[in-house]
Amino acid sequence: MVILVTTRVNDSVKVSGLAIMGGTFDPVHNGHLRTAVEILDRYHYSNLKLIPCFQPVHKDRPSVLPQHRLDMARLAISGDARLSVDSREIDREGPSYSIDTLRDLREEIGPDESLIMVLGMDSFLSLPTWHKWQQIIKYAHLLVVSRPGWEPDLISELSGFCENYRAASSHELQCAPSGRVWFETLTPLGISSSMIRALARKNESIAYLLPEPVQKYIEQHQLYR
Ligand SMILES: Nc1ncnc2c1ncn2[C@@H]1O[C@H](COP(=O)(O)OP(=O)(O)OP(=O)(O)O)[C@@H](O)[C@H]1O
Ligand SMILES: O=C(O)c1ccc[n+]([C@@H]2O[C@H](COP(=O)([O-])O)[C@@H](O)[C@H]2O)c1
Repeated sequence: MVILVTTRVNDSVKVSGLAIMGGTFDPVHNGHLRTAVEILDRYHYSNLKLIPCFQPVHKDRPSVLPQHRLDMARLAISGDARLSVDSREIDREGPSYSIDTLRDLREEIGPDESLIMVLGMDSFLSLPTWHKWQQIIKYAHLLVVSRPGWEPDLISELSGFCENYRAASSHELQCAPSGRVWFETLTPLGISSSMIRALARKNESIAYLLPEPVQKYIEQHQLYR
Protein backbone atom coordinates (compact mmCIF):
# COMPACT_ATOMS: atom_id res chain seq x y z
CA MET A 1 0.00 0.00 0.00
CA VAL A 2 1.29 3.47 -0.86
CA ILE A 3 0.83 6.24 1.68
CA LEU A 4 1.95 9.74 0.82
CA VAL A 5 2.28 12.16 3.73
CA THR A 6 1.39 15.61 2.50
CA THR A 7 0.54 18.95 4.04
CA ARG A 8 -0.76 22.08 2.38
CA VAL A 9 1.45 25.13 2.85
CA ASN A 10 0.34 28.39 1.23
CA ASP A 11 -1.88 26.44 -1.11
CA SER A 12 0.91 24.26 -2.48
CA VAL A 13 1.36 20.58 -1.72
CA LYS A 14 4.40 19.67 0.40
CA VAL A 15 5.62 16.10 0.77
CA SER A 16 7.36 14.98 3.93
CA GLY A 17 10.99 13.99 3.31
CA LEU A 18 14.45 15.34 2.70
CA ALA A 19 16.44 15.72 -0.51
CA ILE A 20 20.19 16.29 -0.55
CA MET A 21 22.72 17.03 -3.24
CA GLY A 22 26.40 16.64 -2.49
CA GLY A 23 29.20 18.10 -4.53
CA THR A 24 32.51 19.84 -4.58
CA PHE A 25 30.78 23.08 -5.67
CA ASP A 26 34.07 24.55 -6.87
CA PRO A 27 32.18 26.77 -7.62
CA VAL A 28 28.42 26.15 -7.36
CA HIS A 29 26.72 26.93 -10.71
CA ASN A 30 23.35 27.08 -12.43
CA GLY A 31 23.54 23.41 -13.45
CA HIS A 32 23.48 22.50 -9.73
CA LEU A 33 20.82 25.05 -8.85
CA ARG A 34 18.48 24.32 -11.73
CA THR A 35 18.72 20.61 -10.87
CA ALA A 36 17.81 21.35 -7.26
CA VAL A 37 14.75 23.48 -8.05
CA GLU A 38 13.43 21.15 -10.76
CA ILE A 39 13.62 18.23 -8.29
CA LEU A 40 11.89 20.26 -5.58
CA ASP A 41 9.13 21.25 -8.00
CA ARG A 42 8.60 17.66 -9.16
CA TYR A 43 8.80 15.98 -5.74
CA HIS A 44 7.24 18.76 -3.61
CA TYR A 45 9.76 18.38 -0.83
CA SER A 46 10.04 21.44 1.36
CA ASN A 47 13.83 21.29 1.67
CA LEU A 48 16.84 20.33 -0.41
CA LYS A 49 20.25 20.56 1.24
CA LEU A 50 23.35 21.28 -0.78
CA ILE A 51 26.25 19.56 0.98
CA PRO A 52 29.68 20.79 -0.09
CA CYS A 53 32.33 18.15 0.53
CA PHE A 54 35.56 18.81 2.38
CA GLN A 55 37.82 16.46 0.46
CA PRO A 56 36.35 14.87 -2.68
CA VAL A 57 37.10 11.16 -2.79
CA HIS A 58 37.73 10.82 -6.53
CA LYS A 59 38.58 14.31 -7.66
CA ASP A 60 41.66 16.50 -7.38
CA ARG A 61 41.90 18.77 -4.38
CA PRO A 62 39.46 21.67 -4.84
CA SER A 63 40.97 24.88 -6.23
CA VAL A 64 39.75 27.09 -3.39
CA LEU A 65 39.36 26.77 0.38
CA PRO A 66 36.31 24.96 1.80
CA GLN A 67 35.16 28.22 3.41
CA HIS A 68 34.98 29.92 -0.01
CA ARG A 69 32.99 27.01 -1.48
CA LEU A 70 30.65 27.14 1.49
CA ASP A 71 30.21 30.93 1.28
CA MET A 72 29.47 30.73 -2.45
CA ALA A 73 26.90 27.97 -1.94
CA ARG A 74 25.19 30.10 0.73
CA LEU A 75 25.12 33.13 -1.57
CA ALA A 76 23.72 31.01 -4.40
CA ILE A 77 20.66 29.77 -2.53
CA SER A 78 19.55 33.03 -1.01
CA GLY A 79 16.71 33.41 -3.57
CA ASP A 80 14.86 30.16 -2.74
CA ALA A 81 13.73 29.38 0.82
CA ARG A 82 13.44 25.67 -0.01
CA LEU A 83 17.20 25.40 -0.49
CA SER A 84 19.70 25.23 2.35
CA VAL A 85 23.41 24.56 2.74
CA ASP A 86 24.65 21.94 5.16
CA SER A 87 28.27 22.27 6.29
CA ARG A 88 28.60 18.87 8.01
CA GLU A 89 31.14 17.43 5.55
CA ILE A 90 33.32 20.52 5.80
CA ASP A 91 33.00 20.52 9.60
CA ARG A 92 33.87 16.81 9.70
CA GLU A 93 37.01 17.29 7.55
CA GLY A 94 38.85 14.27 6.08
CA PRO A 95 37.62 12.36 2.99
CA SER A 96 33.95 13.11 2.41
CA TYR A 97 32.39 9.67 2.21
CA SER A 98 28.69 9.84 1.38
CA ILE A 99 27.94 6.81 3.52
CA ASP A 100 29.01 8.75 6.66
CA THR A 101 26.83 11.71 5.75
CA LEU A 102 23.81 9.54 4.96
CA ARG A 103 24.19 7.61 8.21
CA ASP A 104 24.22 10.92 10.14
CA LEU A 105 21.19 12.27 8.31
CA ARG A 106 19.24 9.05 8.78
CA GLU A 107 19.84 9.25 12.51
CA GLU A 108 18.60 12.85 12.54
CA ILE A 109 15.41 12.34 10.54
CA GLY A 110 14.50 8.92 11.91
CA PRO A 111 13.91 5.56 10.19
CA ASP A 112 10.66 6.35 8.36
CA GLU A 113 11.27 9.65 6.60
CA SER A 114 12.11 9.57 2.89
CA LEU A 115 15.71 10.59 2.16
CA ILE A 116 16.69 11.24 -1.45
CA MET A 117 20.25 11.67 -2.64
CA VAL A 118 20.26 13.57 -5.94
CA LEU A 119 23.25 12.96 -8.18
CA GLY A 120 24.15 13.54 -11.82
CA MET A 121 24.60 10.68 -14.28
CA ASP A 122 28.39 11.18 -14.25
CA SER A 123 28.54 10.65 -10.47
CA PHE A 124 26.16 7.69 -10.62
CA LEU A 125 28.32 5.91 -13.21
CA SER A 126 31.22 5.99 -10.72
CA LEU A 127 29.11 4.60 -7.86
CA PRO A 128 30.79 1.15 -7.75
CA THR A 129 34.05 2.88 -6.83
CA TRP A 130 32.53 4.69 -3.81
CA HIS A 131 33.31 3.77 -0.24
CA LYS A 132 30.90 1.01 0.91
CA TRP A 133 28.77 1.75 -2.14
CA GLN A 134 26.37 -1.13 -1.72
CA GLN A 135 25.29 0.12 1.70
CA ILE A 136 24.31 3.58 0.46
CA ILE A 137 20.89 2.43 -0.73
CA LYS A 138 20.05 1.25 2.82
CA TYR A 139 20.08 4.85 4.00
CA ALA A 140 18.66 6.77 1.03
CA HIS A 141 17.07 6.60 -2.40
CA LEU A 142 19.27 7.54 -5.35
CA LEU A 143 17.70 10.02 -7.73
CA VAL A 144 19.90 10.15 -10.81
CA VAL A 145 19.51 13.22 -13.01
CA SER A 146 20.49 13.57 -16.65
CA ARG A 147 23.58 15.57 -17.49
CA PRO A 148 24.57 16.64 -21.03
CA GLY A 149 27.41 14.47 -22.31
CA TRP A 150 26.65 11.49 -20.05
CA GLU A 151 24.62 8.49 -21.17
CA PRO A 152 23.30 5.73 -18.88
CA ASP A 153 25.93 3.30 -20.12
CA LEU A 154 25.76 0.93 -17.17
CA ILE A 155 28.62 -1.44 -16.48
CA SER A 156 27.49 -4.86 -15.29
CA GLU A 157 27.77 -4.08 -11.55
CA LEU A 158 25.52 -1.07 -11.98
CA SER A 159 22.97 -2.75 -14.22
CA GLY A 160 22.58 -5.51 -11.61
CA PHE A 161 22.17 -2.83 -8.96
CA CYS A 162 19.51 -1.07 -11.05
CA GLU A 163 17.67 -4.33 -11.67
CA ASN A 164 17.49 -4.90 -7.92
CA TYR A 165 16.56 -1.41 -6.80
CA ARG A 166 14.89 0.42 -9.71
CA ALA A 167 11.55 1.89 -8.61
CA ALA A 168 8.38 1.22 -10.58
CA SER A 169 7.47 4.91 -10.33
CA SER A 170 8.87 8.07 -8.77
CA HIS A 171 6.14 7.88 -6.11
CA GLU A 172 7.97 5.01 -4.49
CA LEU A 173 10.72 7.44 -3.52
CA GLN A 174 8.26 9.59 -1.64
CA CYS A 175 6.55 6.69 0.08
CA ALA A 176 9.46 4.59 1.35
CA PRO A 177 12.41 5.85 3.45
CA SER A 178 15.17 4.44 1.19
CA GLY A 179 16.10 1.59 -1.14
CA ARG A 180 15.07 2.76 -4.64
CA VAL A 181 16.84 4.15 -7.69
CA TRP A 182 15.06 6.45 -10.12
CA PHE A 183 16.14 8.42 -13.19
CA GLU A 184 14.89 11.91 -14.08
CA THR A 185 15.48 13.82 -17.28
CA LEU A 186 15.88 17.53 -16.52
CA THR A 187 16.45 20.66 -18.60
CA PRO A 188 19.89 20.05 -20.11
CA LEU A 189 22.43 22.63 -18.98
CA GLY A 190 25.95 21.99 -20.21
CA ILE A 191 27.59 23.86 -17.34
CA SER A 192 30.38 22.52 -15.13
CA SER A 193 32.58 23.94 -12.40
CA SER A 194 35.68 23.01 -14.41
CA MET A 195 34.38 25.06 -17.35
CA ILE A 196 33.91 28.07 -15.06
CA ARG A 197 37.38 27.67 -13.54
CA ALA A 198 38.90 27.46 -17.04
CA LEU A 199 37.09 30.62 -18.20
CA ALA A 200 38.13 32.54 -15.08
CA ARG A 201 41.73 31.45 -15.55
CA LYS A 202 41.68 32.87 -19.09
CA ASN A 203 40.05 36.04 -17.76
CA GLU A 204 36.92 35.38 -19.85
CA SER A 205 33.39 36.08 -18.65
CA ILE A 206 31.63 33.59 -16.37
CA ALA A 207 28.39 35.62 -16.39
CA TYR A 208 25.06 33.74 -16.62
CA LEU A 209 26.66 30.39 -15.79
CA LEU A 210 26.18 30.97 -12.07
CA PRO A 211 24.27 33.42 -9.86
CA GLU A 212 25.47 37.01 -9.96
CA PRO A 213 26.35 37.19 -6.23
CA VAL A 214 28.63 34.16 -6.70
CA GLN A 215 30.23 35.77 -9.74
CA LYS A 216 30.86 38.93 -7.67
CA TYR A 217 32.30 36.86 -4.81
CA ILE A 218 34.74 35.18 -7.22
CA GLU A 219 35.82 38.57 -8.57
CA GLN A 220 36.15 40.15 -5.11
CA HIS A 221 38.26 37.31 -3.75
CA GLN A 222 40.16 36.85 -7.03
CA LEU A 223 39.43 33.14 -7.10
CA TYR A 224 40.31 30.76 -9.95
CA ARG A 225 42.90 33.14 -11.49
N1 LIG B 1 25.08 20.75 -15.38
C1 LIG B 1 24.69 19.78 -14.55
N2 LIG B 1 23.54 19.09 -14.78
C2 LIG B 1 23.16 18.08 -13.96
N3 LIG B 1 23.86 17.67 -12.86
C3 LIG B 1 25.00 18.32 -12.59
C4 LIG B 1 25.48 19.40 -13.41
N4 LIG B 1 26.63 19.84 -12.88
C5 LIG B 1 26.89 19.09 -11.81
N5 LIG B 1 25.91 18.17 -11.62
C6 LIG B 1 25.85 17.17 -10.54
O1 LIG B 1 26.00 17.87 -9.31
C7 LIG B 1 26.75 17.11 -8.36
C8 LIG B 1 27.94 17.91 -7.86
O2 LIG B 1 28.77 18.24 -8.96
P1 LIG B 1 30.19 18.96 -8.79
O3 LIG B 1 30.14 19.90 -7.64
O4 LIG B 1 31.25 17.95 -8.82
O5 LIG B 1 30.21 19.88 -10.10
P2 LIG B 1 30.88 19.63 -11.53
O6 LIG B 1 30.36 20.71 -12.42
O7 LIG B 1 30.67 18.23 -11.96
O8 LIG B 1 32.43 19.86 -11.17
P3 LIG B 1 33.76 19.67 -12.03
O9 LIG B 1 33.55 20.28 -13.39
O10 LIG B 1 34.81 20.36 -11.21
O11 LIG B 1 34.00 18.17 -12.12
C9 LIG B 1 27.18 15.82 -9.11
O12 LIG B 1 26.26 14.80 -8.77
C10 LIG B 1 27.03 16.21 -10.58
O13 LIG B 1 26.74 15.09 -11.37
O1 LIG C 1 31.54 8.22 -0.73
C1 LIG C 1 32.28 8.13 -1.72
O2 LIG C 1 33.18 7.28 -1.83
C2 LIG C 1 32.08 9.12 -2.85
C3 LIG C 1 32.84 9.06 -4.01
C4 LIG C 1 32.62 9.98 -5.03
C5 LIG C 1 31.64 10.95 -4.87
N1 LIG C 1 30.92 10.98 -3.72
C6 LIG C 1 29.91 12.04 -3.50
O3 LIG C 1 29.11 12.24 -4.64
C7 LIG C 1 28.70 13.60 -4.72
C8 LIG C 1 29.07 14.13 -6.09
O4 LIG C 1 30.46 13.96 -6.23
P1 LIG C 1 31.35 14.72 -7.28
O5 LIG C 1 32.68 14.04 -7.15
O6 LIG C 1 30.68 14.49 -8.59
O7 LIG C 1 31.39 16.15 -6.86
C9 LIG C 1 29.43 14.30 -3.57
O8 LIG C 1 28.56 14.39 -2.48
C10 LIG C 1 30.57 13.39 -3.25
O9 LIG C 1 31.00 13.48 -1.89
C11 LIG C 1 31.12 10.10 -2.72
